[in-house]
Amino acid sequence: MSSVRDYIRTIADFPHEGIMFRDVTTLFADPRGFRMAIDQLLHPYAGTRFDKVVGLEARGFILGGAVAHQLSAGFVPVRKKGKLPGAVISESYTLEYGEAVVEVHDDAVQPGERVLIVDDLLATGGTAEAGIKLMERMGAEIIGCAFIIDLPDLGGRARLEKLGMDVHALCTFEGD
Ligand SMILES: O=P(O)(O)OC[C@H]1O[C@H](OP(=O)(O)OP(=O)(O)O)[C@H](O)[C@@H]1O
Ligand SMILES: Nc1ncnc2[nH]cnc12
Repeated sequence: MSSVRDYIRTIADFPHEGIMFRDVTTLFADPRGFRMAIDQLLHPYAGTRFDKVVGLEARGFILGGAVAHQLSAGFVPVRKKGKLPGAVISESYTLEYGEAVVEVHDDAVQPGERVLIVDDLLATGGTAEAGIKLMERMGAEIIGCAFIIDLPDLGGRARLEKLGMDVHALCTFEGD
């Protein structure tokens, strides 16, 4: 297998009929695939300084931790509602298949800190936009948003670019 995309498995009709689920566990489980994914996520940011990497639950945590380590940055989890023990700020959003609320500790990022937002997949962009709004409310400077997969048919990249975001994705799946 020569590209990150080759390691991603597609499972039809999960979690609902009609959804083509792009499963990154097969990418994460392969030593060469996982290393390739982390290296390629970092590629555009060589020489760029970050204070924090912000990972979006749950698959964004796996990537975000490895990326933060490589960047010598801190890691900040954006979690689904009710999981964080301290004082939080919240944002609600809609998904390709559902609705949710995400939260971040209100002291996790300081005004002016330079952050990279990381997740496995960009679909409608609702999850990422919620993360962006949380970071903007905290006064962070969002340097970029990095994903393994972009599903262009669902419009997430356009949505984030309209918000002024720099979007980096390693591969796309479209038309099915
Ligand atoms: O661009 P969007 O339409 O918002 O969709 C993308 C989000 O959906 C998936 O997470 P999910 O909400 O399934 O949660 P999980 O990672 O906890 O399984 C994926 O990991 C992204 O976070
Ligand atoms: N098609 C999809 N595959 C995997 N995760 C997703 N999150 C939203 N849409 C998804």
